[in-house]
Amino acid sequence: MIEVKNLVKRYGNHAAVNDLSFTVETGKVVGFLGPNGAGKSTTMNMITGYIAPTEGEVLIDGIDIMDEPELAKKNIGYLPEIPPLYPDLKVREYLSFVAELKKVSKKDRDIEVHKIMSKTKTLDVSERLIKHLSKGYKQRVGLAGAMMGNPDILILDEPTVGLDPSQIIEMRELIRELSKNHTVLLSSHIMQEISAVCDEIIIINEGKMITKDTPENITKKMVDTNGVHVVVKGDKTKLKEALRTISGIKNVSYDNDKDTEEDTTGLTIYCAEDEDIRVDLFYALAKAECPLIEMNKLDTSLEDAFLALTRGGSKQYGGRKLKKLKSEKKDKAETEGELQNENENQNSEKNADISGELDVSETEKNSSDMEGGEK
Ligand SMILES: Nc1ncnc2c1ncn2[C@@H]1O[C@H](COP(=O)(O)OP(=O)(O)OP(=O)(O)O)[C@@H](O)[C@H]1O
Repeated sequence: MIEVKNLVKRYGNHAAVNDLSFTVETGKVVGFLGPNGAGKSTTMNMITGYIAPTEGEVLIDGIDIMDEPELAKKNIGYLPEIPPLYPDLKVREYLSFVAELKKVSKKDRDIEVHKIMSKTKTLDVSERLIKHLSKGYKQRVGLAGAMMGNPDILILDEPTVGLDPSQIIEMRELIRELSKNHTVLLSSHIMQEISAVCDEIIIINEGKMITKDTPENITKKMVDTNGVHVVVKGDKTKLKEALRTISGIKNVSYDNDKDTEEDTTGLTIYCAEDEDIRVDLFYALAKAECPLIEMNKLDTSLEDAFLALTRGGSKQYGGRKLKKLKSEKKDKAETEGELQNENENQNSEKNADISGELDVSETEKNSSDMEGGEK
């Protein structure tokens, strides 16, 4: 178990980490998320005893890392953002050297090195010089070094940074495998990675804790996501009458007519939490002779939640700010080649827009009214 208590790290007047407290329970995989400069690496460096905190303490399985560093560090394997590899050593030589540093007995060393190379799938490059390895293999060798000595806790700082998509998948699988018998604290800026492998997520910004929760709860907390976006053909008056027959609807927001085909209406229907109106909606629209052309459940990604939580948005600030952040995010994602499902983003954007701006008591409003303040 890792216990971080009121941790502070100041560089001059700047607090890189500012009164941070959290616990990582034994056996859990916890994601450590934050924008650039949030203080992730600084925190990890303090947890692993690489740098001393200005204030506060870190306990590793109850042992203070500053008071008893050697004992506490025995339980930790650390993969820093740039693994400290020796480029002129062969993989096997390097791992034997790490084993020696970590006091693996001479008689067990070869077996241990072989075991870890097998786990990290580095056996096929064991006789190659580290400097000739691909980035993906270098990360695996770094991870193999962190695993040496069989520590219970693994601290991994951006383990997938710079890897190509197939290497990312392989690294993610490896982390998932390791999570079966290790406590893992993993920093990353890739939302999918965090939600794919972590039990819990800690979000920090400007050195301070923003939240700690499961990926699902973080997403849920942020915006009222429950509802559907539909495109319906036929008479709008009949459509409105049909909607009145369905219980559980909180809000309806109509798309701009110019965005929909002639004779069709696009609308987003927001519902109470845990309410699923899709079946009722289907029958009500059929009865009203308004054929359903499209129906999509609203969704909000963890990435939306992260942006809103760390930089302001969602309910707290209203949708406009989040909308601006989303366009920034889109630019960034395009640059990084990480742009995912555009439809999902559009849906969650509509959802986020509405969550901050609509009066819940209002049952119907044209979307152009909702965004009136922006124009
Ligand atoms: N040795 C140092 N001297 C002065 N400032 C530092 C030092 N190390 C880190 N900082 C500052 O502390 C803040 C937190 O940095 P840190 O590297 O921990 O952030 P991070 O969340 O890991 O960012 P990234 O995702 O970009 O790696 C930044 O403002 C950084 O400039």
